[in-house]
Amino acid sequence: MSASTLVTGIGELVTGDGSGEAGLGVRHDDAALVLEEREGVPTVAWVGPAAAAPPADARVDVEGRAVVPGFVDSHSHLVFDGDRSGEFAARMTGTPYDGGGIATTMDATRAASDARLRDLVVGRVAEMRAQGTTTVEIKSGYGLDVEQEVRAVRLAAEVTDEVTFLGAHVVPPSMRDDREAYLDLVTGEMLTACAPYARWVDVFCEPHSPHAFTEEESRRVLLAGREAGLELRVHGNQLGHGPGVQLAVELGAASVDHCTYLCDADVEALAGASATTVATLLPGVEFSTRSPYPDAGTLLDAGVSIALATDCNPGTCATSSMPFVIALAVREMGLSPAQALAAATVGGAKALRRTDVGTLTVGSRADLTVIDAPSYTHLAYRPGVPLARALNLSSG
Ligand SMILES: N=CN[C@@H](CCC(=O)O)C(=O)O
Ligand SMILES: [Zn+2]
Repeated sequence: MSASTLVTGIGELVTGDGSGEAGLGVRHDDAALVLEEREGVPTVAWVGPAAAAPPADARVDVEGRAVVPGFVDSHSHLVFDGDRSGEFAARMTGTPYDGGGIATTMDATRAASDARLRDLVVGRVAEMRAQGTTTVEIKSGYGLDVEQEVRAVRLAAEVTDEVTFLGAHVVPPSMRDDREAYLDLVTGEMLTACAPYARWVDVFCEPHSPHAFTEEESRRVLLAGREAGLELRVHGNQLGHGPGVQLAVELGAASVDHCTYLCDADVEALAGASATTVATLLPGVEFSTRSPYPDAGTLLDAGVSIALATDCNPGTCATSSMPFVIALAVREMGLSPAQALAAATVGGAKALRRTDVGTLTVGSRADLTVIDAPSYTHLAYRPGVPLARALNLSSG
């Protein structure tokens, strides 16, 4: 990036400054941005009408397109090899999802060389960026032994700062007769080996899957992770009503993800914890598993903090597309286009406890996503059309 870059020709600028509908801070005043490198980080240095812009070393003209904060995809499982499209096809004709297919991906992932797995992860991050995602959280969870889980968090750490240790994804088949021994490993040797590469610990808390973890087991995993210096995230309430949401709130997790099945007490708990715990909704999963969509509009009305993410993984949702997720949230979950975009940007940032991404205000990272349309509304209005891309500042 040049020392400073002026971005002009913005038909609609979404700053996420907290004003207006859903706090999106939308500007239609021929707004411009000046971006500059601060301590090695491309940063928004100025926002205002183009006519008042300070001089800059370079200029990028986006020719009337909309510019929004880069999408923050706060939930993904990108470190995997293998294909489970057959499982998807079976689901479409009635076979329910129960987490059992995770072992299939574990086998394929363990068999992949480091070089192949790295190529797959790098390729998936590039695929996301090409669709407007500029921050991505990546979980382990398809290694399920010490060596393989360390490899997963190490490869994830090569491409993102938001790495999550998910050794407690499921109990691997070889240890199903001794869950206790697997829990000892996940909360002991595996955690110690993975923690240096990770910021977060996560657990698949799901009494409706025989492969996942109970409330008590999940609490143990999360508390051990916290003890090792990690912050908490939870997979909860995906396959039916359960304890995941309440556990996440009790322990002050940054996010509880899925929230497909919520009772009134869950909504109340999430609303009371809205400053701490985000409900991260993953509508691509409901799409790919034929599950009911949660009512995100009701959550917002109750005062719950929400985020939208892809959950990109080979089992329950193989899309890497935040625009697709936004379109689903608008069509199926009761969000307005503005609410959905806010959940995919500043909501995702909150779920990752980040204040430097998800907005385009002075001091934010210069993560710009350009929409090849006059307004962000086109993300939902023209689903499936490749309109969004992260702006590459080196080439404009
Ligand atoms: N539910 C747990 N984990 C993933 C699915 C993993 C898989 O089926 O491969 C999820 O978030 O949906
Ligand atoms: Zn997940």
